[in-house]
Amino acid sequence: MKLAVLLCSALAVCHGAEVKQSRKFPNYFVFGVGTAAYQIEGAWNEDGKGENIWDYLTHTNPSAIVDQSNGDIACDSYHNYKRDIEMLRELGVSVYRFSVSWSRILPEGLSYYINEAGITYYNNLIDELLKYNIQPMITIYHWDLPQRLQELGGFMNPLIADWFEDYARIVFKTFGDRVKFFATFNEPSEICSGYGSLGKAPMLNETGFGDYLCARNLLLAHAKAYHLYNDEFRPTQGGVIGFILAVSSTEPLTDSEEDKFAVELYSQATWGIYTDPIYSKEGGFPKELVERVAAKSAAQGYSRSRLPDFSEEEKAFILGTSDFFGVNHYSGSYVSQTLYTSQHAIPSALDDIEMGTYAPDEWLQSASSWFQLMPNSVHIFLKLINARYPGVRIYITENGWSSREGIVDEDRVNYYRSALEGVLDALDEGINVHGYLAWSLMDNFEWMAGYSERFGLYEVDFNDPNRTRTPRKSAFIYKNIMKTRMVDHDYEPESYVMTIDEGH
Ligand SMILES: C[C@H]1O[C@@H](Oc2ccc([N+](=O)[O-])cc2)[C@H](O)[C@@H](O)[C@H]1O
Repeated sequence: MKLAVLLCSALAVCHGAEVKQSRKFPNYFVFGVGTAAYQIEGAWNEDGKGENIWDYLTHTNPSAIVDQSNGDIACDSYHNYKRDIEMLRELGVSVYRFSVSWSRILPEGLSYYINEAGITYYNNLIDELLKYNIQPMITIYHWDLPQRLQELGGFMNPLIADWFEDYARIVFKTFGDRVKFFATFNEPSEICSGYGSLGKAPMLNETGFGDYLCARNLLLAHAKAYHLYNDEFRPTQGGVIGFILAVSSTEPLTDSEEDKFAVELYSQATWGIYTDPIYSKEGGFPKELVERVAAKSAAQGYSRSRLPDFSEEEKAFILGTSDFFGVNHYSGSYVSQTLYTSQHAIPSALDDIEMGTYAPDEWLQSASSWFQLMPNSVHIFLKLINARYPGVRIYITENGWSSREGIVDEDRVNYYRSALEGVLDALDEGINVHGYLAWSLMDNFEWMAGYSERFGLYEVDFNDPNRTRTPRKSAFIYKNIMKTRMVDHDYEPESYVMTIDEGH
C-alpha cells in the first residue's frame, strides 16, 4: 500500500488513482455549483432595480475594469434563468448557490420601498429549482451594495448593521418558507478590501483604516441577521445560516519556528480577523493581530489602534453566530516574514503583520494573476480550518479554476479532480466537510477582470445576444464525479452532447 502511494505521488498526474480510486463521498455530502447576482443577472436597471456599487463603478470609471466591461447584461440570467436551471439538471447537482441582489429587492437599500418585480424574479427562480429537487442556497450579500447606502458610508457606517438586518428580514420572510440554507456575507475580506484598497468597488482605498472599520461593522451586521433568523424565523422555517470566508492555503517557507508562526499570523490577518470573533472560544479579534496593529499604530503616531475593538457585550453577541463554516478556496502560497518587502501600502493589514508570500514558478498559473495551483491546496486549507476550530462543519462554497476561452479545459479538469481528491483526503482524516460547490456554473463578469477570466463549467458566448451557454469538458467530468460519487481519473466523456439524466 505504502509503495503504491509513493509511486503515485511520484507521478503528478496519478494523484492516488491507483490506491484511492474507489474512495466514495459519503451520502450526507452534497454537491452543487454557485453564482452571484451581479456576475450573472444583467438587467441592471430593469423592472425597478436600483443602482448598486458595481453599476456605479463600471459606469463612472470603466477603465477600472480590465476590459472596460460591466455587468449590465452579463449572462442575462434575469431572462435566462430557466436555461440556467436546465444546466443544473444536466449536471445533476443537488444544491444551487446564488445571491440575491439587495438593490433589486430594495432599490434604495432601505426597507421602506420593496420592488415587487425583484421578489417575483427570485420566487420564480426558487420555485423552478424546487420543481427539480435542487436545494437553493441564498447568499444574502455578494458584494453589490445599493449605491444609495454607499453614499451614506456603506460598511464604514455602523448603521449598516440595521440596514442589513432590515434587508435580511425581507429575505427570510419572503423566501425562507422554501429556502433552508442561507449565508449572510460572501467573503468579508474582499468586501472590506473595497474600503481598504483599490481592488474592489467602492475603491475607497482607506488602507489600514477602512478595511478594519468595515470588518467590525460587517461582523455586527452578520450577527444581527443571524440572531434575527435564529430567534424569529428558525423556529418555524427550520433552516441553517452561516458566513462565507475566503481561505487560501499557506505553508511555512522553511521549517523555522518563525515561519511556522507566520502561517498563524497570516491566517489571523486574512481570515481569522473575521472568524475568531465567531468561532473561537473567547471571541473578539485574534490576539497577536490586535497586538501588532496596536503597536504599529502607536509607532505611526496614532493615539489608538487603527483596529477598532469590540465591547464585551458585542463579543458575546457575535460569538457562535454561524451554523456552518462556508469557505471559498482557490489558491495558496508559502508565507514568511522574511519575504516582507515594504511595497505594501503603509498603513495596511499586510504591513501591520510585515508578511510576504511566495508561489514557485513551477506552480501552474491560472488566467488570474492571484491564482496559482499549489499542490494539495484543498487538503492543506481544510486542515488549517480544522486545526483552528476542531470539528467545525465545513461547506466548500466556491472552488474552481480560471482559464481563457475554450471548451476542452484540461487544466480545469485536473484542478477539479485533484481538489476533490483533497476533499476525500480530509474526509479520511475525519474533517467535517459536508459539501462542495464548484465555482462557477458558467462564465460570468469576474469583477475587476471583467470577462477576461473564465471560471465556468459552461462557456458563455458574450458576443451572442442570447448568451448561449455550452458545456466544457469539465462539466462532463464534474457531472460524472457527482453521479458516481467518486473521482475517476480515467473517465472521458463519450461526446460533448449534454443531456438530462432521468430523475433531474
Ligand atoms: C472567482 C471567484 O472569486 C471569489 O472571490 C475571491 C477573490 C480573491 C480570492 N483570493 O484568494 O485572492 C479568492 C476568492 C468571489 O467570491 C466570486 O464571486 C468569484 O469572483
